[in-house]
Amino acid sequence: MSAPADTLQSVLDRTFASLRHGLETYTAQLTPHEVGTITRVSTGIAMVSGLPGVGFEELVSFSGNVFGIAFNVDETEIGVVLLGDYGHLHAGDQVRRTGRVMDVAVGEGLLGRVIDPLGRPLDSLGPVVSSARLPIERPAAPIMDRAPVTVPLQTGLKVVDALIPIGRGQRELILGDRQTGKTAIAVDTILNQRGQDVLCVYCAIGQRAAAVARTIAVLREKGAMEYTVVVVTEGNDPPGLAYIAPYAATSIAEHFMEMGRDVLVVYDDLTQHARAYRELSLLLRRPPGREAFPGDIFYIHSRLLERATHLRPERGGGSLTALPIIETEAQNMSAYIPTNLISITDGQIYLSPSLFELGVLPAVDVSKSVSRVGGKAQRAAYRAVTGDLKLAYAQFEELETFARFGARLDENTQKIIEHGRRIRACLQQPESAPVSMAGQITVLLALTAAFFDSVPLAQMTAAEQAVLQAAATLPAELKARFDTAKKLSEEDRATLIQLARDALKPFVPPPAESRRTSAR
Ligand SMILES: Nc1ncnc2c1ncn2[C@@H]1O[C@H](COP(=O)(O)OP(=O)(O)OP(=O)(O)O)[C@@H](O)[C@H]1O
Repeated sequence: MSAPADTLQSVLDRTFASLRHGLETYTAQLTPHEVGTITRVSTGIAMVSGLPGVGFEELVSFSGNVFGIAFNVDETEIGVVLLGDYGHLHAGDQVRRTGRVMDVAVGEGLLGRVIDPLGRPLDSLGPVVSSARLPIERPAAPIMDRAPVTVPLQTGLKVVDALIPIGRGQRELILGDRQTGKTAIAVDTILNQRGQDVLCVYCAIGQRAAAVARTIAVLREKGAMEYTVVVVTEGNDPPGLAYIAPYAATSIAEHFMEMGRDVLVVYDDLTQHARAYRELSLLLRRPPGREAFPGDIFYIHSRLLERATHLRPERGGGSLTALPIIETEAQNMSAYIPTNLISITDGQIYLSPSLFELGVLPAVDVSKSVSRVGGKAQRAAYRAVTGDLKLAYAQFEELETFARFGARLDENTQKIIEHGRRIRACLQQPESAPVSMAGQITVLLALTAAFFDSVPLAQMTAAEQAVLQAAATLPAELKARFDTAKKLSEEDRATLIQLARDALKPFVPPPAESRRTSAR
């Protein structure tokens, strides 16, 4: 009968002993959480007190899984930029420090996805699979890790590749008034990266949802989403999201670059980014400067675009090419933000509204566009065939104005104008129709050799198409030589000339003499 009592006693003893041991060995481990309080919430920002240890740009968390970045760090109060839907936040709510800075998911899993700057999916493809996270703000590669720009980034647009070439690792600004085809140039460049081993990041900042949806649809339809990540903030998102978007996009691109890949980032557009930053700065009561932009507006764009580079082979040899877009007002290139960006970048592609109205598309104003480093990366074959194309085009543009007044022109001037009209016709290109390098070189050679000059203007599109179709039949080894050879050989030039002549034969009217003979 005593056996069960013994057992019960021994169980109790063992339990007490273990509890006693637990109490004796327990050391309290406190994890301090710094908790502050919201004092005020306004459009896109919150003022917070009671977080004395918070660091600059530290991420703080609010209720409802909303995060913010500590922007103004004063002794008594901090100004926080809100990064989500903040409608439920009120004065008196709690705020916690996170001890980390804003970061974003990066990796191959992002390719083909549409995300917001926080890495949340905006498509219906489920959660984003990421291999790592990187801070959105990172120091740019040091000078010693950088290599010169030597490889071209083909845009597939004849006017750009021939006259304003872009190199991998370059920063080329696209600027122009609204609705002049800025996005079209950037999107066409992305489309042309198919099969070129270049990954792309398209960052839409503060744009209309319909415009972004249209761009994504084009990328999908043309199969470009396979190698593209789309980072989106829409016009009605909090300004904080628009502010961090280009930095997040750059970190996503940098991850690929550090893996040795070539990456292209499009920022569409930085005018909206500057406006979002101005809005935040004014709300945070920072002193306004020119055009009410804060004093550090130049710095926010230069530290973003400094991250574009071509790394040395020892650093993986990857590159990050940046195509920032800026909207001008009434063609004013010398406004504050456009001049800032022009001075930060390595050149600009200027789109003219008057050319757009004339139907010259893409509406690139060659005389106001420049590429400061791309020329060194341009393939030798281009240089061999473009010759004085830019000069001839500039001369034509000048003379064309006189021709409009009905002035009587001498034969030579007329010749320059007729040649110029054909240059303009050849440099035109519809949207989403990139032209291969072989096609471009053949057309440009025919153009500079004046083969098109005898083609009637009305037939230029058809004639150019005929040359492009003929160029598509060129042997693969010859096409490969355009990419690798140090110079266009005489034989290759002769092959191209023959090809262009044959293709243009049906479009060239017979000489007057033979016309008379056949009439008789
Ligand atoms: N090469 C082209 N051929 C035909 N149409 C074009 C071409 N480039 C642009 N467009 C058309 O011009 C219009 C404006 O183009 P786009 O949206 O690219 O301009 P944007 O300057 O980026 O506009 P926004 O100022 O609204 O950002 C669009 O309807 C587009 O389809």
